[in-house]
Amino acid sequence: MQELITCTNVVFHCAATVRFDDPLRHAVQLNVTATQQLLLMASQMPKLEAFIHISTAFSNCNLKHIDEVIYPCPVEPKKIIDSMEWLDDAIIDEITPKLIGDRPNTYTYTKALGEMVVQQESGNLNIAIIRPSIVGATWQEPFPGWVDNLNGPSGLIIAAGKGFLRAIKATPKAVADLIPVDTVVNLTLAVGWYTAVHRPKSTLVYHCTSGNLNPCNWGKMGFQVLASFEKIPFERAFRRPYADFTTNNFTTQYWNAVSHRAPAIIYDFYLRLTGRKPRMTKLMNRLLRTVSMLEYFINRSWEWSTYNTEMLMSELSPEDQRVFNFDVRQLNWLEYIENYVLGVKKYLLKEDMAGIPEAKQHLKRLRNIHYLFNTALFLIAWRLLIARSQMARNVWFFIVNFCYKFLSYFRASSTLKV
Ligand SMILES: CCCCCCCCCCCCCCCCCC(=O)SCCNC(=O)CCNC(=O)[C@H](O)C(C)(C)COP(=O)(O)OP(=O)(O)OC[C@H]1O[C@@H](n2cnc3c(N)ncnc32)[C@H](O)[C@@H]1OP(=O)(O)O
Ligand SMILES: NC(=O)C1=CN([C@@H]2O[C@H](COP(=O)(O)OP(=O)(O)OC[C@H]3O[C@@H](n4cnc5c(N)ncnc54)[C@H](OP(=O)(O)O)[C@@H]3O)[C@@H](O)[C@H]2O)C=CC1
Repeated sequence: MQELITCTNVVFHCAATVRFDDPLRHAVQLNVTATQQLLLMASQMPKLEAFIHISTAFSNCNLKHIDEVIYPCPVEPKKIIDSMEWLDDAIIDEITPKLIGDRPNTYTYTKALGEMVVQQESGNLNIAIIRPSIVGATWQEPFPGWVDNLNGPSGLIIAAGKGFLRAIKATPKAVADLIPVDTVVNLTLAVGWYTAVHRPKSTLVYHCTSGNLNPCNWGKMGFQVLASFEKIPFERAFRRPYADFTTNNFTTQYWNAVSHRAPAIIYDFYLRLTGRKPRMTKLMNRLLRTVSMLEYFINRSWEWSTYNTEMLMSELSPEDQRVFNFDVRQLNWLEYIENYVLGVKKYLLKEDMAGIPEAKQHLKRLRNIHYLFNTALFLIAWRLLIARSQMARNVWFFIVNFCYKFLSYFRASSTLKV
């Protein structure tokens, strides 16, 4: 502690809980109280030039248009911190929905409170706030596609590539505001420099987003992710990668039953028959729970203004603009997503690229099983229908008769030609 206090020049405060479903008490401790304590510690650092706080672009996701300003929360952070001291867990759970109001989870709420703490307790510190949107794999550095956790889209890319996730409630036209992690790091370093050297009079907020400069929507992103699986398939997929985007609750429930729960039940039945422990239903329920928590973010669009971020870009020398590149206008989404899928395969799943031909073979086998299963299902349904309905029988006789006549005509005309 003493060493940190005497030697630190710049603080980058990134630590946080990023779980959407964290109990409020824990989220407040990590995202609000810890920020307050770190500010207190920073105020004792004689050599400190800048304090850079990492928030999220979704801290004010209850608004549609978000400016680079700190918005007030209805309840003062200090009051929330105090109440967490004496309220018991049951009461906190009960009041949580009322406190978070129109935000979707405790994460976004406590990140907003964290920003207010930064504003209120900054004292004489030289502070800036960075708000990244959905952080994804690297764009360029240290190499394209590097990723090390399942947050944001990465977990869903695995679920789709392995064939577990087959449909998702998502609005294809909604903006997919992804931002590569190296872009966030470059901006953060540049903000550290600007804040320390130029010492702006007030706390500046920087949006690290892609939507208003180089928009890509979920439809295009989903399509490109699926296209990338053709080239870079994952090993031992459960089913062939495929994903339907639906926007309505009824079809979501339908696809969850037909494409997610039913195959999981059938597979567990097969595992039981072969003397193994069933696990697919549990895994599927967990996946559907995760998807339901992410749905809020893939069915809405937000507009983030980026005046401060653009101003910062213009303040950098051409050489620094190149080294600390955070200009997302240069990002090619198709290339980025393909590298992202490759990175997920390599760095998260730890799969060998030499296994790609075998993975492709496996997908072909799954395709054949799929066709076989559908044909068998159709024939059984048709057989049952014919046994029960006169109309189905008539249609069947009509089709058979028609095919027979067509074949006879074809045979007769080819005999005439000879
Ligand atoms: C064609 C398809 C196209 C696909 C592309 C579409 C992509 C859409 C992506 C939308 C992303 C929207 C994100 C919005 C981010 C807002 C920005 C921020 O600041 S947010 C800051 C960023 N914060 C976040 O993104 C946090 C989101 N995550 C959470 O809050 C929690 O994981 C949870 C509450 C969702 C589930 O809790 P719980 O049930 O207790 O489960 P556990 O945590 O214990 O994990 C269980 C298992 O699931 C694994 N896994 C983990 N994450 C994901 C994932 N995203 N996904 C899948 N899987 C995931 C995990 O590894 C584990 O595996 P195993 O060890 O059992 O083998
Ligand atoms: N991922 C995203 O899409 C986005 C993330 N952000 C923000 O970026 C920052 C980093 O998030 P991300 O990298 O995704 O999340 P991670 O969970 O990967 O990183 C969080 C970091 O916080 C540290 N941490 C957590 N609890 C404590 C604690 N009690 N004491 C000390 N350190 C702790 C963790 O340390 P350890 O590894 O030791 O557990 C970890 O290094 C967060 O502030 C988040 O809000 C903002 C927008 C989007």
